[in-house]
Amino acid sequence: MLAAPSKSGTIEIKGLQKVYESKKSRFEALRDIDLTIGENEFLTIVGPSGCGKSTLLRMVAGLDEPSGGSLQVDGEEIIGPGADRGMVFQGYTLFPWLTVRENIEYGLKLKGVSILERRKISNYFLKVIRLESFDKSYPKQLSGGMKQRVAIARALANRPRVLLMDEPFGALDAQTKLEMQEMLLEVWEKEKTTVLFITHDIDEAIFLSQRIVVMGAGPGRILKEFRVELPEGRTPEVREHPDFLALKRELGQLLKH
Ligand SMILES: Nc1ncnc2c1ncn2[C@@H]1O[C@H](COP(=O)(O)OP(=O)(O)OP(=O)(O)O)[C@@H](O)[C@H]1O
Repeated sequence: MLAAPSKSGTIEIKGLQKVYESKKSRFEALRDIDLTIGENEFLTIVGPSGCGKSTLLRMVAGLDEPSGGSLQVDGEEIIGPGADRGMVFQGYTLFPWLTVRENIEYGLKLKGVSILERRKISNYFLKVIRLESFDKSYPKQLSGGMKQRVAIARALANRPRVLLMDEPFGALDAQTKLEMQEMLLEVWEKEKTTVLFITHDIDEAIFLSQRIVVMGAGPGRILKEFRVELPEGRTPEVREHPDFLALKRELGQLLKH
């Protein structure tokens, strides 16, 4: 198997600024963002539409450049996309001309991993996402939830130090979404990669995370953060836990204002 990453996945964001400028306009999307996401931590960002969540994630992914401040993974400045950071976004970004297995193995093939090794890794992840019998299927033959499971497996197969997820379950129906959340927690507990997750869904944020950061708009900034003290190995019943409900109320109030 491809070894687990040797370095931890610590993300350090310091004094981050983002200004979108054109000849006619100037828009300050993010101001003074300071945030450290620890090794193996599951951190979720919530906040109103337009507060800069995706902008922040895109910069960590190396898809967009900051206007100021610094962004590092394990002490190395982010200067572009890299195999150390896996990404799963809302739109299904699978390659339609590749089978499920080929999608999962795509990054490994690029890295020159042998076919034998690739098979071992894709077998493992097909099992993790419970799609063993769909290995030869094409994306168009899969449901939305199945596609997102493949996208997660494809990102994890490269053994990234960090997994970046921007509303990965936003387009799914309520039941599938719950199943996906449980699967993601299971995978995260097994793989122990650092996860930076974005959602609009407060329930989802509390169920999944160890820490939740609330952002506000105008300009995008961090308002408050919460540690989620619920035990690990969470099951759906945790949603009835008094601490879950109390945090849900508090976050709901904060986001309303
Ligand atoms: N390329 C761009 N040029 C100019 N403005 C942009 C650009 N990309 C984003 N913005 C603006 O920056 C702000 C933050 O956008 P962003 O997509 O990061 O917000 P968000 O919090 O992820 O929103 P949502 O929850 O709706 O996805 C928005 O006001 C948006 O209009």
